[in-house]
Amino acid sequence: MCSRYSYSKYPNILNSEVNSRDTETTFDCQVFNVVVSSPEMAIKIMKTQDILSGGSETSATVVDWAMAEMMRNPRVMAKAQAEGFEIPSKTRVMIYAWAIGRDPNHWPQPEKLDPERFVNSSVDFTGTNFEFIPFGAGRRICPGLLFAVPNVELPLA
Ligand code: HEM
Repeated sequence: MCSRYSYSKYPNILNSEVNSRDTETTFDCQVFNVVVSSPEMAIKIMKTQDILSGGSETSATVVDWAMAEMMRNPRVMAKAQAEGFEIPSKTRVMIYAWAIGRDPNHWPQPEKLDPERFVNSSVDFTGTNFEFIPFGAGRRICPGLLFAVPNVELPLA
């Protein structure tokens, strides 16, 4: 939605409780996404900064909570809109899944064929890890996923 943004604008959230290795801002606005290591931290940031926070293991839940809070608290939504991030009705929003899957902030050496990057990683392609969404995510996720995966897996094996 919003462009990538540096933490420098929000130095107060760069504290020891936020693991810098895991941090990433993606929304250039007061309502933006911060990847943090725990739901507790996400909630803490959300409360103090009026921002939307999520994490690689916490995204689904925390983003839901944050969205609920935005709907409950119009001031947060108004702030985002005042900063120019209102998305007018009927706007076509394209999610650039190819680029997301090659974002060097999430994928070291993104162009390298490196299956081991998934060893001990909780990231998979079923639409719950938004850094990797080859089948999309959410309501319009590819319904052929369960058919497609074995049909790739078997020939590959
Ligand atoms: C490796 C194989 C496949 C990949 C990578 C893939 C990927 C995708 C992606 C990215 C979307 C868009 C999801 C979104 O809008 O969020 C999609 C939608 C869709 N896919 Fe697949 N797909 C694959 C195989 C299949 C197969 C085998 C079928 C059917 C047997 C299928 C049926 C569909 C349908 C019907 C939609 C539209 C869903 C909707 O708009 O509600 N796909 N797929």
